[in-house]
Amino acid sequence: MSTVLPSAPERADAARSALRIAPSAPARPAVAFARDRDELRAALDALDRRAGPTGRGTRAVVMTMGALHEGHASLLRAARERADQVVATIYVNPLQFGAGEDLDRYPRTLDADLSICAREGVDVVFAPAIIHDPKPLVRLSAGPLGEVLEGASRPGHFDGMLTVVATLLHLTRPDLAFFGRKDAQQLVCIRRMVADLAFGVTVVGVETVREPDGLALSSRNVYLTPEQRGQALALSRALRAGAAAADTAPADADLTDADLTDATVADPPTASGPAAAVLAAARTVLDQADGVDVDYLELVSPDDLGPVTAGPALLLVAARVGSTRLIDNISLTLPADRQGA
Ligand SMILES: Nc1ncnc2c1ncn2[C@@H]1O[C@H](COP(=O)(O)OP(=O)(O)OP(=O)(O)O)[C@@H](O)[C@H]1O
Ligand SMILES: CC(C)(CO)[C@@H](O)C(=O)[O-]
Ligand code: BAL
Repeated sequence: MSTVLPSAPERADAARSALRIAPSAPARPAVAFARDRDELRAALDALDRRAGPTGRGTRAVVMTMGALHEGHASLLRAARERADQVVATIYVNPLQFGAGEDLDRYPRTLDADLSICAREGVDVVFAPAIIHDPKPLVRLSAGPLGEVLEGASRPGHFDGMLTVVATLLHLTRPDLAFFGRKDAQQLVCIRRMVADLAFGVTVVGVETVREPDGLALSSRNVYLTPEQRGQALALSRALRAGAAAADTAPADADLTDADLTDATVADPPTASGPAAAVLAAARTVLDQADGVDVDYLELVSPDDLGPVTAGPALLLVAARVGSTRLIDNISLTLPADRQGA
């Protein structure tokens, strides 16, 4: 992506309008809008000054790529409930997009985003044109967590994501950071980065917000035609079928990969017992769906994305519907198997 750096006069202009005001609900202080690091620092300092001698209390950050929807709004509300200061970031991070992905056509709706931030009581919106310029030489690595599932299909995605999340944590200096469970692997990577590298911030996961018919809200849903939107429902249907199978599978279910036909398991996981029953139930729904090209359907441990046979598990799916790549997941509990694993 080519970026034109603002000239000195443009920078001065930007500094003068550092705290441009976006519309806000009456009795609430206006949202401060920061377009670069200097403006952000000024806005955060102003926020701290407003808090007075008692100190700023807790600060929360909600990071987004914009095109805000009710999923983002629920993150903002969760942050507003838990923190005295709420900072939202809006940035379509080029580092996490691979060649041929949708960086250029990613939806950008800044005015509407600002209205949602104002409605949800956000204090500061940080929406820079570019964060790393030039591109950073040093990047974070998600390690093995970044090589499976989404990472296998989007090489480098989680390294680019962590690099910008780390940068935004440093720039916004929050006590709490809120992320959606819809991006489950992202949440696992961020939790591990924060723990492994001692970031000193509390990461909070927020439940996936869905349309009444089950479709997980996603900025990329706008790419779907009405027909594709209907087809996309197969993802959440498959996850629900998998979760139902977990609830009903006996702990000693003896269904193994051998019971699943080649047609139903293209890339068989080494699952057996309840795990295989869950995968088979979800896969059956996907196999019957029109227009859904499955990338992966996997059942993993929510802690490290490794294999799981009993206890808490994440069932994740990624699929292409038309040219749109969608992801979704559901948490479930596998009954303990005969060995009590
Ligand atoms: N339906 C949802 N429910 C709860 N949180 C969500 C939902 N969709 C996105 N989020 C969260 O909002 C934050 C910002 O996500 P992002 O801006 O990428 O939106 P998105 O809808 O996931 O976009 P995309 O379609 O690009 O995946 C992330 O923490 C993400 O997990
Ligand atoms: C966390 C994030 C804002 C980093 O760019 C992005 O991956 C997203 O919106 O989920
Ligand atoms: N919410 C995920 C961001 C991405 O797909 O790049």
